[in-house]
Amino acid sequence: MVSECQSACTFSHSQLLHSGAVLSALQTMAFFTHQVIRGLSSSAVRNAAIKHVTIIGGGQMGAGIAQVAATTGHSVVLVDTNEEILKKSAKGIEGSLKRVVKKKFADKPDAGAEFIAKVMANVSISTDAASVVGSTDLVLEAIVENLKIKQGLFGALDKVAPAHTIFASNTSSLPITDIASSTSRLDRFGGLHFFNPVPMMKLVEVIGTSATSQDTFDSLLAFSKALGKTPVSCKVRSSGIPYDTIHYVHHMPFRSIRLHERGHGSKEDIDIAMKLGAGYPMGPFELLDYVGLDTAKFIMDGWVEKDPGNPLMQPSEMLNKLVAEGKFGKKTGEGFYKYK
Ligand SMILES: CCCCCCCCCCCCC[C@H](O)CC(=O)SCCNC(=O)CCNC(=O)[C@H](O)C(C)(C)COP(=O)(O)OP(=O)(O)OC[C@H]1O[C@@H](n2cnc3c(N)ncnc32)[C@H](O)[C@@H]1OP(=O)(O)O
Ligand SMILES: NC(=O)c1ccc[n+]([C@@H]2O[C@H](COP(=O)([O-])OP(=O)(O)OC[C@H]3O[C@@H](n4cnc5c(N)ncnc54)[C@H](O)[C@@H]3O)[C@@H](O)[C@H]2O)c1
Repeated sequence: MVSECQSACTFSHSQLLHSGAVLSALQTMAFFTHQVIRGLSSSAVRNAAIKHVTIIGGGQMGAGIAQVAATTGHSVVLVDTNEEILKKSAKGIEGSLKRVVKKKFADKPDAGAEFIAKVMANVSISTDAASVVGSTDLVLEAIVENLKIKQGLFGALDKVAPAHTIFASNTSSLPITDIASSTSRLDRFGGLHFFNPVPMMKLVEVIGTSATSQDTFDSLLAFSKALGKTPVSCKVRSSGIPYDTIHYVHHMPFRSIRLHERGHGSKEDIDIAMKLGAGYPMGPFELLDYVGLDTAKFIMDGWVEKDPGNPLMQPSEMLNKLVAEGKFGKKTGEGFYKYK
């Protein structure tokens, strides 16, 4: 296991060429050595730039984030529950890189192949998160949208990750404060909300809770920029859900399912109306299939659990039936539409 000092004190050759950087490097080394000797008073540790990232969950989002992080020169460990899933994630990343290469290296196939090999060399895989977080700067979680499972994961990793490691969740709908409550690093916990498909979508919502330190928030903003994304800052609202886009992104499919269930319009017509009338790239049912109906159900179930008496927040029979039949949308070949 790489110790915190080893990981935090790695400097590139070019950085060391500048005497100012040498001084700053030595000061930083001295600072971290001091912290290690003191037994690491965690909240006093300043965050270094995020270079080494552990991404938990190798599904659509985790694989997409891993691709972008590896492309921008970060060292990435992608974690999932079994080797089969991770092989599929790696294949997905390569497939997506091929689409990028087709445009970027249209007339240079060798350079394209070299680019893919270089990016893939930045990604390693693991089925054991606890054993790989020892030298990581950021643990970014993109597993199922379920509060207890996310809390269990972070609670366990909090005991083994170094003090300087920032934890972040890519949750679509769960309050970061609730997820963070399973750890003792509330000051080093935030949200990084990416959009699907990650390689194409420029936005990242950086979410800070009332306990997130400014240093952590700044590191998450800087990391998002280093990925080539455009971050926006989101503050946790007292009502619970912290995101800016969520109110729009969630309500459109939510209302569309309700309209369709009440017989007010076919899914095809609602999709056409939103694309041609409102300029959306995908209609709400296409979007739900793209996001994953299993994830949409997790979101809905979370809402129902939080606010069971709210007549608006009632389960959707249509969504539940599709999920029960294993029709999760594009990823399984069928959802509201068929993709085979
Ligand atoms: C009552 C119960 C209700 C339940 C309610 C629950 C509601 C919950 C639902 C919301 C969930 C929130 C999820 C999350 O938190 C937030 C989100 O992420 S929301 C999703 C946001 N994303 C979008 O809105 C995507 C919109 N779509 C698009 O932008 C485009 O359609 C597309 C995906 C970019 C694809 O473009 P198309 O033109 O359609 O198709 P192409 O295949 O031709 O692609 C165009 C272009 O893009 C390149 N490309 C596409 N994907 C990738 C990839 N993965 N990797 C690399 N490149 C990619 C492709 O190669 C094309 O390039 P070109 O050839 O044009 O140069
Ligand atoms: N799908 C989207 O459009 C979208 C967009 C933004 C955010 N999100 C959020 O990102 C997260 C992941 O969504 P997704 O669409 O990538 O889901 P997904 O189902 O494609 O992938 C989730 C992955 O997590 C793995 N996993 C589950 N529990 C795990 C654990 N304990 N340890 C390690 N791996 C585990 C699963 O095996 C799976 O491969 C969710 O919180 C979701 O709300 C999704």
